[in-house]
Amino acid sequence: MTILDKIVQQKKKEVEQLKKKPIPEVQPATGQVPSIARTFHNTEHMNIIAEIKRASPSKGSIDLDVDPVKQATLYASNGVGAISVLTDETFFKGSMDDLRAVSKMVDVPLLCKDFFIDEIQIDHAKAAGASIILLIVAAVSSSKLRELYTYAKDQGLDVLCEVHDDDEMITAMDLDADIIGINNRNLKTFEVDLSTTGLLASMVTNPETILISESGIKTREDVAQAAGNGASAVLVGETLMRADDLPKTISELQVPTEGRSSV
Ligand SMILES: O=C(O)c1ccccc1NCC(=O)[C@H](O)[C@H](O)COP(=O)(O)O
Repeated sequence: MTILDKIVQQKKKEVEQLKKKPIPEVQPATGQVPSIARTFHNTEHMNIIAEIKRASPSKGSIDLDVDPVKQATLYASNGVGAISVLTDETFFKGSMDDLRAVSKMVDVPLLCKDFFIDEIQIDHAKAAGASIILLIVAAVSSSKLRELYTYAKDQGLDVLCEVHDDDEMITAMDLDADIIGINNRNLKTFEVDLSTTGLLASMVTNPETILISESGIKTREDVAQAAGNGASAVLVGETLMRADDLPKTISELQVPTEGRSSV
């Protein structure tokens, strides 16, 4: 059984529990939260989606005691385009409370980074202040993917549709997903290969598609490579969570987009 299989198995149990509880009221937004579908095109530098990641299956503990609000405030004040909050408790040690707390304090788009297999999770993510949810193509059937995608869009949420191979990219394009995340990490083996972004980005035919290169981004050169491959943003977790000088690290990763090849 792969780690993704184990995570999905756990999510099925969580969904059963969620269905027994009332959905919390939707958080009032702190301000006007822009949609990344609109703001990630035509920016002067590569957008960074900065992640709050306490731990992970591949790396174990990263920063279990992070103050998510302090971290998010630092991310926002240093110009990241969006913040990803890992809300999974069992494998990543995050929580919906982390997302809820962050959403009260920052007004950048917030990605609820979890493993969505059911509409009820989308209701909870929205209630906790998410403006974007993640749909991992490998985690659900293509018919469920379409249902969840449509449901999230109907709720006024952006959807980051995540792929890791050719078949998943074809599924995302069939869905007409406007934001596609290419995960450089193989969720079955944990192997990270930054060339995955280039290989899959070359399949994309719609120039309006927002491409996000995810995982394993450590240096300015890594971001430049993603930009050269047509990505308009990078999703960065561990590198930012472990940064000694966060403003400096963010600034280094904000590569100018001039000359970015279009898809
Ligand atoms: O990070 C993991 O070990 C992992 C394992 C299984 C499923 C998902 C996993 N990570 C989620 C992510 O997509 C990353 O947190 C995100 O792309 C940031 O990656 P990084 O910059 O390498 O921390």
